Amino acid sequence: MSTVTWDERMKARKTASFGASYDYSQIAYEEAPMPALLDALCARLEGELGFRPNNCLLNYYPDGKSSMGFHSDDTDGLSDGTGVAIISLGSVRAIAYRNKLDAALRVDYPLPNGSLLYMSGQVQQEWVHAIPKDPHAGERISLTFRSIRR
Ligand SMILES: O=C(O)CCC(=O)C(=O)O
Ligand SMILES: [Fe+2]
Repeated sequence: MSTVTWDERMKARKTASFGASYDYSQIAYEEAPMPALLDALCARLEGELGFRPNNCLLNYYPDGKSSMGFHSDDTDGLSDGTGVAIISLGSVRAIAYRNKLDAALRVDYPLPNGSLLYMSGQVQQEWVHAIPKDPHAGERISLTFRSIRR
């Protein structure tokens, strides 16, 4: 929280991008060196997922009023066969999934401190996801890892 230079171009939340350049939510993030701490996580994720992410985008949610609306992540820019990995730090928040074909189908999962969630391309095709508001939540940072196709 204190060592990252947060990007405030987005209204809803602060972000920061490291590694390969990446166009996300209509904002272009330039290539930036991957800090050693995040690079070590990329190496561990390679062991878990079978590919090494080259970009990490951080989202900072100062409190439970900060949220992310339903969307699916763009998969076109990702390396073939790879998805998005999310490591959560801080206050537990739920991620909500809504099925694209049946909007009544909704599943919520808690994302505790230190947890890893992996979303395959198929998840993005079939579901939208969101971080709903939560009046009880404190601050949280999500580290979202991708392998951007160069
Ligand atoms: O903060 C989260 O866990 C969700 C992040 C997310 O969906 C995204 O960055 O596209
Ligand atoms: Fe997302």
